[in-house]
Amino acid sequence: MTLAIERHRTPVTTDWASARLLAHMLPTPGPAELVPLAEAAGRTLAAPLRAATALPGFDNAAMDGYAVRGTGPWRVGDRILAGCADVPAALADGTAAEIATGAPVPAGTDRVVPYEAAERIGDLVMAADNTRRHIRRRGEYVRPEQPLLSAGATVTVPVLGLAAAIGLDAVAVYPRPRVRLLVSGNELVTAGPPPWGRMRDAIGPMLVPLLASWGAELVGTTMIGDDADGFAAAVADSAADADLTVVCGASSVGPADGLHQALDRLRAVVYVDGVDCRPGHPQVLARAGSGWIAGLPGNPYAALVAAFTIVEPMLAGLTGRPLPQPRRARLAGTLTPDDRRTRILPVRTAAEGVRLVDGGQPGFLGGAAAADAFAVVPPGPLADSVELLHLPQ
Ligand SMILES: Nc1nc2c(c(=O)[nH]1)N[C@H]1C(S)=C(S)[C@@H](COP(=O)(O)OP(=O)(O)OC[C@H]3O[C@@H](n4cnc5c(N)ncnc54)[C@H](O)[C@@H]3O)O[C@H]1N2
Ligand code: MOO
Repeated sequence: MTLAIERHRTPVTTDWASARLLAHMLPTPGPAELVPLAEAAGRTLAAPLRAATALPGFDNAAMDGYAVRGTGPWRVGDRILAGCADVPAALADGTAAEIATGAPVPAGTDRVVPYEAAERIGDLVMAADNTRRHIRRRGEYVRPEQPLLSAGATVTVPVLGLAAAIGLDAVAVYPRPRVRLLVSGNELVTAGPPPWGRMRDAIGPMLVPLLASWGAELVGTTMIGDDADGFAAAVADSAADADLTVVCGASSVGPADGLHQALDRLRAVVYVDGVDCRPGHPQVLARAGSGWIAGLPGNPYAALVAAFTIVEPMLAGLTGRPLPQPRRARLAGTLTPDDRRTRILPVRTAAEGVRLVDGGQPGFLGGAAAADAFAVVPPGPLADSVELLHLPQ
């Protein structure tokens, strides 16, 4: 595979799957940093999550009831509550202690009899024979120093709780890549119904939450015009500052499509110049200095497809995550594959499989808005099942 394409050569387009692979493997994450749990949600682990303590940290009751030793009836002595400061006295044969869930069981405890299974008369307690112990042993879930998750795992909501439970205050994660969005086009307006000849920006509102959901820190969205100097300066300034600059529009070959010219001026190395997919063909992946540049087409549905093709994998690479693997689903109904390009089509999931949704023209988002996934249909004969790209809510 040729990695860098010199701009004066005829562009070599990349197939859809290779574009995603390339976009994932080229970037590397920034240096790991230790961040408090409260700031770690959504970040990627840069080192395995390792337990600072055993879990449970001590033998404790799994039910409210009586810790007992030997065969009943038992004479009830102490009452032990969760959080008690002292180690409870050991149980002698034939004795019991009233105990709360989570409280440390006294040494010698055979089992905990839940209140519901116990009958108490005065200071004696009896129970039908019960084989369940209802004791959570020290280290039963996790041993001290045990690695629980590998580097590359996302810090999800349960991971935050698990990290706290194993005694961690902070986790080693990769930094969020700093991303700037440049939305280009003299015709664009950002509020209200557009006047004649103008177009409402439909890409900025989609990409802002999408980039955040893929782990980016969005440092700004800038609307830029089509004037070549201003366009090139905006791309250069952003590439010098942000880890990734996402440029929407101006990626094609028209008179006002300044992305390629700007990349020439920047002496950028172009890795992808056109992807064999429909829509979303005019995509660019380049690097200028230390900044990555992703160029997306101006047609809004094409831009969304292109974002899934190169931006999602790039952000996975920049955050140290694996390449997201599309799941597969049965295809209900029929559709026509392209003989040369991968089609990316809006679909909805039904009991019998995924079904095509109308309204997937490159310049229209009606199909995507009614869809719950995008189906990836490679060129050539149609298979029974298709890969699905997951749409974040
Ligand atoms: N001679 C050729 N013309 C075109 C080709 C081609 O291969 N040869 N490709 C077509 C395809 S496919 C696409 S997609 C577009 C991509 O064009 P650009 O990336 O250069 O985008 P623009 O020309 O700036 O805009 C295209 C279209 O989209 C509208 N637009 C732009 N930005 C936004 C936005 N933020 N929100 C909503 N709509 C937007 C713009 O007004 C145009 O209508 O090129 C084809 N042409
Ligand atoms: O590929 Mo364009 O990306 O068809 O709209």
